[in-house]
Amino acid sequence: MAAITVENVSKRYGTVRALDRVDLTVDEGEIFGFLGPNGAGKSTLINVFLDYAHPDSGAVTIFGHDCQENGVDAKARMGVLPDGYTVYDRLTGRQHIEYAIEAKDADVHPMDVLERVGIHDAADQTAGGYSKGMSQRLVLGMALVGEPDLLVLDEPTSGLDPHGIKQIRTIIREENERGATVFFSSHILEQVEAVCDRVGILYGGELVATDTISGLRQSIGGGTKLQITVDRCDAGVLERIESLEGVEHAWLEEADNRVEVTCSNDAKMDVLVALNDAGVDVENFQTEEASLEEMFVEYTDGNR
Ligand SMILES: Nc1ncnc2c1ncn2[C@@H]1O[C@H](COP(=O)(O)OP(=O)(O)OP(=O)(O)O)[C@@H](O)[C@H]1O
Repeated sequence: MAAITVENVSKRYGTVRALDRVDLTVDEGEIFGFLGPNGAGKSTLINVFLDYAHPDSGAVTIFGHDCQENGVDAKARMGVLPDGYTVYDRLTGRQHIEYAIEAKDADVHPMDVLERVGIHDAADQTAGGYSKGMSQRLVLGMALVGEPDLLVLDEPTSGLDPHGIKQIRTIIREENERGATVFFSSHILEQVEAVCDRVGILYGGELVATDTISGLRQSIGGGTKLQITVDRCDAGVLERIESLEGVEHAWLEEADNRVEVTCSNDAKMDVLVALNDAGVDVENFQTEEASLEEMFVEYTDGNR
């Protein structure tokens, strides 16, 4: 069963189109990265999951339950770290977790949860004195209580230091290993790349791409760049390479005697074979993959 289905969802705020006919399915057990620049509409979609925002058209289901028609069941198996989370200034960290345990009727020790999110030392301090990162860890801890089947994390690393970011990654992987589906939004590409099975790129309210990271690399063309130092090369050889399936462009950096080729991952070997067949000696060979950052720019910079 799909963990999340989003069907043709649109949402406007006045003249702003926050979501524009978004279609998306996230399968059970996936770690799905929801990427987009500031203002793309990421939080709006998460707000629709939570029924904090009502779509103008379309529907969203969580494990088959309609988020607007049956929000209680839709949210029952969900743990959420929302964008505009709040903590209760006068309650301690431990009391927050105890509250979540009671609300979800869960069987876990509050200190184990606080330790997992790295704020056990501050368990008995009131949350009013917590830093932004500590508050965020606390709300994440509350989301983890009760082993939710779906974890929805809106920019979970935004207030965290590098150590905290690493901890979040570990938690995401652990949660996924115990069977949870994870949906997390971010504009920080490398974090998404580090843990996600699939990503969706949202831009101006539109879902402009959904794929695995390697699939996205391939679909923008030049997914892989080869740099091949050769003993010699001429226009005929370059033409031959460019005629290969999966090759986008081949050119010679004359000063370094280096052939550069943008191609799909599958075409790499064919390029080397073609050089060999043309009697060209390969002296050195390097592969450079398009970074997610480059892909992101490609998809969100007006090229689509
Ligand atoms: N309650 C609201 N009232 C009016 N406009 C809103 C509201 N919520 C969101 N918007 C607008 O909708 C658009 C999408 O906002 P949203 O917060 O969903 O983007 P986001 O991708 O989560 O951005 P960020 O990464 O900055 O959090 C923005 O133009 C925003 O100003």
